Amino acid sequence: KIYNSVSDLPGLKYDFIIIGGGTAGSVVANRLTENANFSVLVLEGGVTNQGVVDSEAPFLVGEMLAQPIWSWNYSTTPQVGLNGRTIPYQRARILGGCSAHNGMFYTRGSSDDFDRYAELTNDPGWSWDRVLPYFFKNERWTEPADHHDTRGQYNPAVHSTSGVTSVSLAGHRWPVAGRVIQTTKELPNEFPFNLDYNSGSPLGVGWLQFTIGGGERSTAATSYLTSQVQQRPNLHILLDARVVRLVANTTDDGQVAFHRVEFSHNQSRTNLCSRFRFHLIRLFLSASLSTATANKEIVLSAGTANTPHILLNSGVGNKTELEELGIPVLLNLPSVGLNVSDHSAAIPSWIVNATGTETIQDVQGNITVFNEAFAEWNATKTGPFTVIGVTHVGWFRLNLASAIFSGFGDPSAGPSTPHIEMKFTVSRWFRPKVGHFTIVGIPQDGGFGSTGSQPGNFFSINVAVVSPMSRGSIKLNASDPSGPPLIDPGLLRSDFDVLAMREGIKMAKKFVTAPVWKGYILEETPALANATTDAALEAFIRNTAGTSSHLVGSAGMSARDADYGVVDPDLRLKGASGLRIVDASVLPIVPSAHTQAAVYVVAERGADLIKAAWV
Ligand SMILES: Cc1cc2nc3c(=O)[nH]c(=O)nc-3n(C[C@H](O)[C@H](O)[C@H](O)COP(=O)(O)OP(=O)(O)OC[C@H]3O[C@@H](n4cnc5c(N)ncnc54)[C@H](O)[C@@H]3O)c2cc1C
Repeated sequence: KIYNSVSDLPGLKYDFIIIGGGTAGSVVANRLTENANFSVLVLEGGVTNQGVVDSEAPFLVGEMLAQPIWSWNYSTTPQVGLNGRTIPYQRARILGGCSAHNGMFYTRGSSDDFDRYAELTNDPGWSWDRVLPYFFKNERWTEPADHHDTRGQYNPAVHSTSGVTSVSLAGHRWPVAGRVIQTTKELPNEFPFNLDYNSGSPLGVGWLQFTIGGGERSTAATSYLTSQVQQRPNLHILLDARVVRLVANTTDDGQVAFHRVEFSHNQSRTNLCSRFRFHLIRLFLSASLSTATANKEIVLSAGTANTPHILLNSGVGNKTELEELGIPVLLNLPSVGLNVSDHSAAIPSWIVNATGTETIQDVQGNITVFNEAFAEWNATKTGPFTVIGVTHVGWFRLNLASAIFSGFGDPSAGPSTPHIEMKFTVSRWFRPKVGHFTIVGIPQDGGFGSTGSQPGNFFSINVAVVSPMSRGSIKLNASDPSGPPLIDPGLLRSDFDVLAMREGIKMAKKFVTAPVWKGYILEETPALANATTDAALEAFIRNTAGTSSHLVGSAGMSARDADYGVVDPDLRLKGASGLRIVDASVLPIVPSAHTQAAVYVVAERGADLIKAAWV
């Protein structure tokens, strides 16, 4: 059941309490309540996903991201690698979490990525071969909305039709798709075709796969928390319930045992705006918080930004720093909030000679076309509203003999792992309509791709560094520890990432030199055209790059005996009992892919680990 009021909850004692009904939390809620003997309470800080058309219609992702009511409205700290710029950092505040507002790319990463997790955790259970069944448990491959012939566009052998979250190829074809594929034939050495980048060997250019089914976005909430699942008597979900901290006992043998959570309800938007107020709240007002008790375990699934925020506010983190903030220390775990990684992205764009409805601008810029497309989607779930403006994705390795590796080494997970990702887009990325937001969910502080407000039709290649060297952190704001976390994704902090990005943009420029682009690509947008030297290209990158919103690692997994890390390979908080972390924060290094598929795997395996512990 979904509850909107804490007073309507039948009780506040459950076997399991899941903090965050997001991408991972929804999976764990579903899987644990398959056992009728387990009672589960989900405390979700956000609102319902019911009837949110901007989430349901893939084409409206930009509108979804532009609305503050579905977001925690976070920003980064000033980013050294971005010439000191601060940029918005999207985190969803809605049932289904970021899966309800993300770009819907379905990308698993390379087999090396997971084999490296297995090595880092000393647990073969995280290796590619062992997690593949969990990809299959999550994925339900479906026909695209237009039921086109998909032969030659994916490999059925590496997909599952019996999972939960719908995955499909695009249900509407942007004409530029033919040119992208033709480029793989005209420049096959640099840009080979890959039938299916989700096989564990992603290198090359492939048809993009999306978490979309029947023309609608498939989220963790729409797939794992269906109305049928919500009817399970052992599952209760409370919305607008913001967990403030975890409470623990210290057992006779000195172990910290978590068993309760404190949360505010219907006041998550309240800003605890000063440190003074924070201490007042800690000292005098905790009585106004509600408390729920977990008989078995608490599962923390609040995402990479909010999971460490809750841990730190509970006294789990670097002892010295917590003491400086006046937070009583429960557990000295210095790795909390450290070692986060993300994918920086920059976007070269070209003005193109397009006619008809070939680009996003053609649909958005013409109210009649826009309304017709929306009406078509409402009536039959077909047409441009079933897709976003990206047709293909390409993954590439840089030449290891290149000078850019000297002094750095290779940060990628192995030979099947890309350094660079390219997303081929029928648009100028920047959308004037929604201010600083972009079409596939990458919020920026304006001028992303530096096409400014120039009118016209565009083709863009979003270039991301997917094996980054840079690392960042999530910390508490010293003047307001319970306020928004200090999010430092460390974008382009390492010079390696800047050099890799520079190479990636040069590769993108090469891509559009294939004969098939002749007569279609008219010219580079001015900012790109002006970047004629390496130094100017670096300035273009630092002035315009942003994030892919793939933050991971703030509660990273490590081997049981490692003296760093936050959780063990079974996702249990190190040095404590009663608490597991199941979300993107446990991935110790960002995979060379968009992160939701990896999060689904963490959640499916995490749920199995929890169930196995309580049989
Ligand atoms: C704009 C954007 C675009 C992206 N595009 C893609 C893409 O195209 N493909 C892809 O694979 N990945 C994409 N990602 C990344 C991917 O969506 C995330 O990595 C993944 O969904 C994270 O899952 P999670 O469970 O860790 O966190 P979330 O899904 O964020 O879930 C956390 C949940 O916890 C709740 N919560 C937080 N704090 C509290 C609290 N104190 N109390 C109670 N509840 C709380 C939140 O409201 C949320 O529902 C994108 C991300 C963003 C933000």
